[in-house]
Amino acid sequence: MPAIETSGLTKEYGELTAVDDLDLTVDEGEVFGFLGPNGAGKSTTIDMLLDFTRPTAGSATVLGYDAQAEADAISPRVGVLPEGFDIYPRLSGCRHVEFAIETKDAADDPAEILERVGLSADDAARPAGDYSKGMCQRLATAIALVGDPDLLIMDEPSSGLDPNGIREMQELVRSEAERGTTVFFSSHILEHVEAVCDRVGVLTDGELVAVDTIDGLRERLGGGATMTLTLAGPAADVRAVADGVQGVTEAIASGRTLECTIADPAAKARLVTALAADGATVRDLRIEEVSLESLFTALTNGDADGPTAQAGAADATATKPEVAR
Ligand SMILES: Nc1ncnc2c1ncn2[C@@H]1O[C@H](COP(=O)(O)OP(=O)(O)OP(=O)(O)O)[C@@H](O)[C@H]1O
Repeated sequence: MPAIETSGLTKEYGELTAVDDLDLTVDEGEVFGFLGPNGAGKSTTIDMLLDFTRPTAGSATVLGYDAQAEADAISPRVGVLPEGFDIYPRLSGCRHVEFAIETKDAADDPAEILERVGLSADDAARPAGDYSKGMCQRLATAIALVGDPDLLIMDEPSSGLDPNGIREMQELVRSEAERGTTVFFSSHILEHVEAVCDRVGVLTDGELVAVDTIDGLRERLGGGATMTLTLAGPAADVRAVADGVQGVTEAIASGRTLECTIADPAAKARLVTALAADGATVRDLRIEEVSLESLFTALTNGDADGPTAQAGAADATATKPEVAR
């Protein structure tokens, strides 16, 4: 049973189609990144999944229940981190969580949940009005986790967070996923979901333009990566070997430098192995991935030729995290 399934889901506000004929499936146990620029229709989709707003057409199921007809069966099993979370400034963090436990009629231990989201006992005892933005996000997440939900829906959880806060949020998503929770994570910044999501769906002007892993998106757009190897001997001697590796689309030799265009992420290891098997010594290697920003721009601008024109602005890193958790 999928955690979320939508079929032709559509929401119109007068002349404006906020969500247009959305067919989307999120599997159970998956961390799914729901991406799109501001105004793409992400929050409207979430609102329809939670029956905060009714679709103009189409339908959705959440945890196997009809999002409209069986909303009452869904809400106790879903934790929601809303885009804007209002705190009660004078209430402590702990009291917020206790209140959520009472409201949901759950049996959670507030201290355990607060610890899970990284709020210390001292912080939990302080008025939430004194919290930083990052602490407020953690508190909101703690509230979303009350009742041990099967599905966690997070609407722009990284908005307003500094890089440290973003990393902590990603760790939290990862640890909740390890507990078996399905996570549906909306964001307008591809980089924020890259490290944690199994797959992403990209929404633009209400339409789903892609659903894939980030590596899959890179491949599909022909972006790939460039691998530059410095060899001990002349690169021309092994150029043909590199050219014959599956997933290497081009190999250019210049002195001791071999520059290879990689279309398939798995080809990187294959290339190094093939060169070593041919007796070449690799002294250094550098991988430049197509920048996520150019990838996202290409997708949301409907640029079928992909971001290759901007590949010069690639993130120069050989240690980019893989998409999988
Ligand atoms: N209640 C409403 N009445 C009229 N238009 C609306 C309403 N809610 C949303 N919209 C419009 O629908 C479109 C999609 O908005 P939505 O908030 O779903 O986008 P989003 O992808 O969540 O954007 P953001 O990242 O800025 O939150 C926007 O053009 C927005 O102005």
